[in-house]
Amino acid sequence: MAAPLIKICGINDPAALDAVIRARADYAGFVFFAPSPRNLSPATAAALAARAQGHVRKVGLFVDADDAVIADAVAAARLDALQLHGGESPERAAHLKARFDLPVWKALPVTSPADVAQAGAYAGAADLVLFDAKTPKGTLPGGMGLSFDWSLVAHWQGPLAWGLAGGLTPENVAEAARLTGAPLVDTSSGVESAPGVKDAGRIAAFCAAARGA
Ligand SMILES: O=C(O)c1ccccc1N[C@@H]1O[C@H](COP(=O)(O)O)[C@@H](O)[C@H]1O
Repeated sequence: MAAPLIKICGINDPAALDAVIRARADYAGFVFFAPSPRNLSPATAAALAARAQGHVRKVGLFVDADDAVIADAVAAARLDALQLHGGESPERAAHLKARFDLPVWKALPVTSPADVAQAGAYAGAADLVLFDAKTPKGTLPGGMGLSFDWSLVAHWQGPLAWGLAGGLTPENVAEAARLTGAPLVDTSSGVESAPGVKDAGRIAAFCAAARGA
């Protein structure tokens, strides 16, 4: 089985970005969502994007953001993909894909087979679905270090590409990748020493474990 692509999300300072580049992750995620401890301004994103250019692809994470917020982030950070982590409909995903001419990733919270089946509705509208844990009401819709029952998405065969997120860590990512066959794995809090503070050693360990090294 091929090693999964790796996204490290919530990059908000140069040291974390350098750790992601050193670990040869495929994607660095920038969070544009004010309630998140990983939120960053378009100006900070622009500086990080310049440092990332040519080394790692940049994914902007948004939660039910309006077009103007996304436009500012796309322009500042020269994003390579948009990750929609709220309640965005297939129509909204298709609109953003067309407007920004960028691949769109749609996160879906999973607790049941019916949640997984929702992915089909995004075929053509999004490029990738990211299966993630459902978080408690009143908390962030992601980035909480919560995982879900991986058997629900094991070797998922659907009409679009997919990835696995939610509570992935250096300690469990190899098992998650083996059980699910996920083509992409995504982590944020699992490679932190505190909310919003990335740990270079854990980023390196996550990437090595995901690749089966
Ligand atoms: O990271 C955040 O702060 C965040 C905020 C709002 C929505 C999603 C967020 N992060 C994404 O959530 C998943 C799972 O994160 P974790 O590994 O369980 O911490 C991942 O895709 C993050 O990119």
